[in-house]
This record gives sequence, C-alpha cells and structure tokens, in this order.
Amino acid sequence: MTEAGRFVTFEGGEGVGKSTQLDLLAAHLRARGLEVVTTREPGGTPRAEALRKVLLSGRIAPLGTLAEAALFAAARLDHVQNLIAPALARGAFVLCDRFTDSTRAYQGARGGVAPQQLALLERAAVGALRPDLTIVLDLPPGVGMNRAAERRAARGLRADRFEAEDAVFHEGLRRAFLDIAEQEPERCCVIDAGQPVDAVARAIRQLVEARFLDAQAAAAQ
Ligand SMILES: Nc1ncnc2c1ncn2[C@@H]1O[C@H](COP(=O)(O)OP(=O)(O)O)[C@@H](O)[C@H]1O
Ligand SMILES: Cc1cn([C@H]2C[C@H](O)[C@@H](COP(=O)(O)OP(=O)(O)O)O2)c(=O)[nH]c1=O
Repeated sequence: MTEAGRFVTFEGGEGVGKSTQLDLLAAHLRARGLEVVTTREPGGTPRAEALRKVLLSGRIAPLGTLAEAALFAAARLDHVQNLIAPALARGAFVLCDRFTDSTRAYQGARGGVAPQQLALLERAAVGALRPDLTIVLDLPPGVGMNRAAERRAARGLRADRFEAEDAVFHEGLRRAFLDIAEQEPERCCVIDAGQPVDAVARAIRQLVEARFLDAQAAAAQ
C-alpha cells in the first residue's frame, strides 16, 4: 500500500483508451466527493513535461534504449517527488496514465534493457512506491493503433517516436503488459478494452469500488 492515498495506474499499448478511462474514473470519484489528482507519464510536472517533449521527439533514440530508460526515470523522479507523493500524503486518489510498467514493457521487454538495470533505475526514481492498483487495458494492437491514428488525425498530429514502431513491436508490447499482469496478479487487473467505452468504464468503477471504497465503508460501520 502507498501512504494515506490510493495510487492507481493505467497501462497498455497505444490507443487502448487509457486517458478516456482515466478521465471517466476521475469524474466518478470526484462525484463521490473524493480528492482526485490526474496525471500522466512521461510528464506530470513542468520539468518532466519538458523531458517528455524530448523523449517523444525521438531525439534521444540514437543514444540507445538504456539512455531512454534513464531519461524516463529522471522524469519519473521529479513527478513522484513533486506531485505523486505529496498528493498521496494528503490522502488523494492519484490516477496516472502510464507508470513503471510502461518502462518495463517498452524499454525492457521491447527495448532490450536488462531487468537488473531497469530495477536500479526504478528504485532510484520511485523508491518503495508501488501502485495500489494497475489497470491493464488489453486490445489487439491493430485496433489500438487505428484508434490512435484516428485521434491523431482529429488533432492534426504526427506519429511520435513509439507510435511509429511496427506491428511486431506493438504485438510484443501487448504480450509484455499481459506478462507483467500475470506476474503481479494482486496489483494488476486486465480489462478487455475492445468493449464500448461505457462497458469498460463500468468494469473499472466496479474494480475500484470493490478494492478501495466498499472496504472503507465496511470498516467505518
Ligand atoms: N472503448 C472504446 N471504443 C472505441 N473507441 C475508443 C474506446 N476508448 C477510447 N476510444 C477512442 O480511441 C482513441 C484513443 O483513446 P485514448 O483514451 O486517447 O487512448 P490512450 O490514452 O490509451 O492512447 C480516442 O479517439 C478515443 O475516443
Ligand atoms: C511512461 C513511459 C512511456 N513510454 C512511451 C509510451 C508511449 O508511446 C509514449 C507516451 O505517449 P502517450 O501519448 O502518453 O501514450 P499513448 O500513445 O498511449 O496515449 O511514451 C515509454 O516508452 N516508457 C515509459 O516509461
């Protein structure tokens, strides 16, 4: 468990619906009167957002995946110290779009950085902090990539460093997230993201309520 608050992360490949579902869960929890902080990685603080720009531009890629992993960790260190940890200490729900599992999947499983090196970077960035719950949104990569491409077209954006990777990369990513969920079943929950938005949102609400809010209500009785 984290400190007083609750730390929930959303993970999965591109276009699986992480930010859509994060916003819906935030609205639901706020309607119940809870303090909710929504954030994302890489980013979440001004310094980490500056690192995000460089990472997603692809300018770090020539330095290799270990250097990329180190920069993701640097962004995460600032994010944890200045936003996530203080919010948890206040007792807030912190909902984060991607976190350490994205580094494990993208830079580790797909990028080939050794697990021991990733573990060192992770420890330096987050210390003992672990998400209380990680929601892994699972979708065949073709569907997610199409969704992400439609979203980009609607916003007039180009594919970033990772969206531009090929189908084999994205299929491997899906497997990597499912493997993480299998290894840590108490922390991770896999949800079928191919369902309509409302059905996915309902599944997530039920999960969060059962895990955090029902238990709280029972303890208060
Ligand atoms: N369950 C869903 N079914 C169909 N389209 C969806 C669903 N969830 C999200 N989308 C759409 O897919 C695109 C990507 O969703 P988004 O939440 O931005 O994904 P992510 O944050 O995982 O990249 C958006 O245009 C969004 O409206
Ligand atoms: C947090 C994190 C993200 N990433 C990648 C995954 C995404 O391609 C990108 C973040 O872009 P973003 O637009 O937030 O993700 P999405 O496309 O799912 O909406 O950075 C890593 O490679 N390692 C990490 O540790």
